[in-house]
Amino acid sequence: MSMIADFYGGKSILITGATGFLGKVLMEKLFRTSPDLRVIYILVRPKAGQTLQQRVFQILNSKLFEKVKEVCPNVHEKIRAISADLNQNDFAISMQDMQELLSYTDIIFHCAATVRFDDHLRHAVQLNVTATQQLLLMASQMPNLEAFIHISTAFSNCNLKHIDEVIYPCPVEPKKIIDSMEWLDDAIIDEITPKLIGDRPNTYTYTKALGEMVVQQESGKLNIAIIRPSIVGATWQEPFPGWVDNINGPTGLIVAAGKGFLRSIRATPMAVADLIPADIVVNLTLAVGWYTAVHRPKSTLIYHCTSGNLNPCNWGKMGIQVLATFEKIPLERAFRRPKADFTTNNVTTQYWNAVSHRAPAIIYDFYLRLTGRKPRMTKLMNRLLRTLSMLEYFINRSWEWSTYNTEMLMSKLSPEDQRVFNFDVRQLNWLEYIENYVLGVKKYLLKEDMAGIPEAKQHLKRLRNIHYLFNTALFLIAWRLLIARSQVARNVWFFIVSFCYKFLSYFRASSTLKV
Ligand SMILES: CCCCCCCCCCCCCCCCCCCCCCCCCC(=O)SCCNC(=O)CCNC(=O)[C@H](O)C(C)(C)COP(=O)(O)OP(=O)(O)OC[C@H]1O[C@@H](n2cnc3c(N)ncnc32)[C@H](O)[C@@H]1OP(=O)(O)O
Ligand SMILES: NC(=O)C1=CN([C@@H]2O[C@H](COP(=O)(O)OP(=O)(O)OC[C@H]3O[C@@H](n4cnc5c(N)ncnc54)[C@H](OP(=O)(O)O)[C@@H]3O)[C@@H](O)[C@H]2O)C=CC1
Repeated sequence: MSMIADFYGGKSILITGATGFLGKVLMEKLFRTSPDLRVIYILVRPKAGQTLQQRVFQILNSKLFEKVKEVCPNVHEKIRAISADLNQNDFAISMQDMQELLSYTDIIFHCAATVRFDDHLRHAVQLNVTATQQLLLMASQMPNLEAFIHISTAFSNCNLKHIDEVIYPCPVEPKKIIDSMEWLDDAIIDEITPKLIGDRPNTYTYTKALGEMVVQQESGKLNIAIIRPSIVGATWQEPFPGWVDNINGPTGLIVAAGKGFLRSIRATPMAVADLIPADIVVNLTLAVGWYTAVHRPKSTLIYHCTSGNLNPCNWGKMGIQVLATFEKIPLERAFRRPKADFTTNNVTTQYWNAVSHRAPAIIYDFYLRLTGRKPRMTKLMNRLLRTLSMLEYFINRSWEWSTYNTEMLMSKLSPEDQRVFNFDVRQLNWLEYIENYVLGVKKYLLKEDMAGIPEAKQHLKRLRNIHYLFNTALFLIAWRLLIARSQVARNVWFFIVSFCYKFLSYFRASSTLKV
């Protein structure tokens, strides 16, 4: 019997960010392993024209939840969506809902955040810092609360090379930042943002670091733990391999490479690619929830959920495996054949961006215009290049994260819990994982049918022929222009032609002699 699964039985659990990538995998695992839990409260906002109920319905009816329905047929009754917006005061939760949350919640998993790298500082502070502070305040009024688990990121201190499982202070107190966001106008915030974030690359990592400080400062008598995952990728094993449903992090680049938009990337092939599958993060999170509630550590423990120090893989190896998988399982209707090179300096990056990204987009848009359609490729390419420039920071550096607490926790689990809530990244085979990841992107994110693979391969063959034809035509045009302008080129051309003529004449003569 799993002690962890048993622990969550009968519990009322509050999850923020349950509609996000990680939140959904967390919810799925909880329902599957502890179907007898009392209720999961989720804080949801209406979005994209959908009501709360429609959003929950869509999640529960997705492929991800297929196994849950077998073990927990009444899952619809066990999920309670509460209308909330973390940007609002008291999260805009009704009095009645707030009362219910305060009275019943046993465990909180705080996953909600803005993960956009370039979010305006005011918004990033609101969601990643102020909302965390408000949630802690709520938590302190919950008489039954056993544990508060805060999901941060391993990159909250990415300005350091070696990162321990401790909270590093930021130069300006979070409270001062929160206060200043209330009265400073946008123009001033824009001006001071680079100074505040200092040597961090974006507002996301900065506000996640502030969020951790808030957790430390406001923890009071609460039982708190912080989890820091690195780059969360598709699921490794559970509920099935390769599940992913958004384009954040590497996923967007995998799509762009498979569709043939991404042809070169400024990255360091030997830099450690600290990817961590979503199900490993979720297993660790649930184990931490159990440990924090049952063993009540004296201080707030921080757990690094990273792969680099236990089972390292580098970007070069990953890129090769992504491309190798596209050979076997191509994406449909690719723009160009998947092929991406790593560039290592500014000059080659600019050159390949112009030749492999911008020029084909301009040519294609020209073709769309000629055929009476709306051009769109240049816009898409500009967006891709912007995204690449934001990710570059993370694919040209390596970090070391210590994992003492994570390893300590692993040693505390029973063999059964180590199996059911496996977060031992050493068991992961990267090549197999990447192949399943790419397959998952095709099936679950892009919703492409596997029956379409032969047609996709045919399409790639056609693209290859077009590519050869285009290159030959380009060469001939360039040569023709050169001949028209240069005596040397003309001489070379006549030499080649006369050489070929003599060669052919010789063969004709020798074959006539034989007869
Ligand atoms: C030698 C071998 C050769 C081999 C060659 C190899 C190559 C081969 C292949 C390569 C493979 C391997 C190497 C790869 C390296 C990976 C590096 C990863 C590093 C990650 C580090 C992460 C570290 C930190 C981890 C963390 O701790 S946190 C998590 C990470 N956080 C992020 O990853 C957010 C990033 N993104 C943004 O920050 C914003 O996206 C921004 C970028 C500002 C754009 O922003 P913008 O241009 O405004 O575009 P959007 O508006 O955002 O979106 C535009 C459109 O996409 C839509 N759309 C946006 N979202 C989503 C969503 N979810 N789901 C669905 N759709 C979405 C949206 O609807 C809109 O569609 P539309 O409405 O136009 O139809
Ligand atoms: N993905 C990754 O690579 C990594 C993620 N993390 C951390 O893990 C956590 C989860 O990330 P992930 O699942 O990838 O992110 P997602 O962007 O997929 O999910 C974010 C969640 O937060 C919710 N949310 C955002 N704004 C609000 C708001 N104003 N009110 C209510 N809810 C809101 C979103 O709701 P809605 O659906 O309505 O938008 C969504 O459920 C975050 O804390 C992130 O920092 C850490 C390391 C890596």
